[in-house]
Amino acid sequence: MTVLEARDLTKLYGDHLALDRLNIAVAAGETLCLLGANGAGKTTTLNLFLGFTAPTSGQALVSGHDVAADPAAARAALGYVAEVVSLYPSLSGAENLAFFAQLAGQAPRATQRDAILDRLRFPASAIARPAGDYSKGMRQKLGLAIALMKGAKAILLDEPLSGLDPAAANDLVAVLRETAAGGTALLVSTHDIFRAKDVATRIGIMRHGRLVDTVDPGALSGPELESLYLTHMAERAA
Ligand SMILES: Nc1ncnc2c1ncn2[C@@H]1O[C@H](COP(=O)(O)OP(=O)(O)OP(=O)(O)O)[C@@H](O)[C@H]1O
Repeated sequence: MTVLEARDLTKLYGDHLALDRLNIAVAAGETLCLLGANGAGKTTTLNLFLGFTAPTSGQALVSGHDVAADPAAARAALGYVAEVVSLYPSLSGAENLAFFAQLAGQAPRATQRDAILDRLRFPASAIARPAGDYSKGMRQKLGLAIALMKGAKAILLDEPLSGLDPAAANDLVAVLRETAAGGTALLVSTHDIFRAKDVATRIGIMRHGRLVDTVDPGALSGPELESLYLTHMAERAA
C-alpha cells in the first residue's frame, strides 16, 4: 500500500527550479533513500510532504491525502525527524515524549511508550535524564519515538546519520530497518552512499532537482553504487 506519493511534484523558488517533476511512491514497510549532493532537492522534497512549503505544480500525497488540499489529514499520518531533533533541554526524555504526544492529541500508556523505546533500543536509564544531555543518536531515537507514538504511517528523516559515530550510526541503521519492517514507510534524505545502501529498500539518486536514477541497493555492491552515483554527478545537466 502506497503511503507517500509524489506526482510530478515541482517547486520553483523565484526562477530557480529546486524540484522538477518528481515522481516517487513509498509503500508501507519500504525505505526510500534520496541520495544527492548539496542543493539536489532532497530537503525541498521533504518540506513539500510536510507542507512547510507549497508546490508550484504537481502533488504530494500522504496516505492518499493531498498535502496542499488537506494539510491536517496529511500531517496526522506523518512523523518527521529533523537533522537536529528539537527537544526541550531541561525536560527529561519522558517529559518531552509526553509533551509531544499531547501535542499530537495522543495519550499513550506508559507500557506502549516503553515498548516503543525498547524497540528503538533507547537506554532505559536515560529516559529520566534531561534531554539536553542526550547524544545526537539518542535525540534521533527520541524523534522516532515521538513519530511512532503518534502512530505515523510514514516518517521523514533528514540526514539522520550525519554526525553519528560509526557505532551509533550502525545502531540507528538497524533501528530504522526494524522500524520499516514494522510497516512504516520511511523517506530518508542523505549524502552518504554507503549508509543509504545499508538502510534503503530503494535508492533515488537526485541531481539539480531531478530524480536521475532509482536503484535496488541489493543489486549493487557499495563500490558499484558509488561509481554509478559519481557517473550521474559527472553528467552534464540536460
Ligand atoms: N527557501 C528557499 N529559497 C530559495 N531557494 C531555495 C530555498 N530552499 C532551497 N532552495 C534552493 O533549492 C535547491 C534545492 O535545495 P535543497 O535544500 O532541497 O537541496 P538538498 O538536496 O536538500 O541539499 P542539502 O544536502 O544541502 O540539504 C538549492 O539550489 C537551494 O539553494
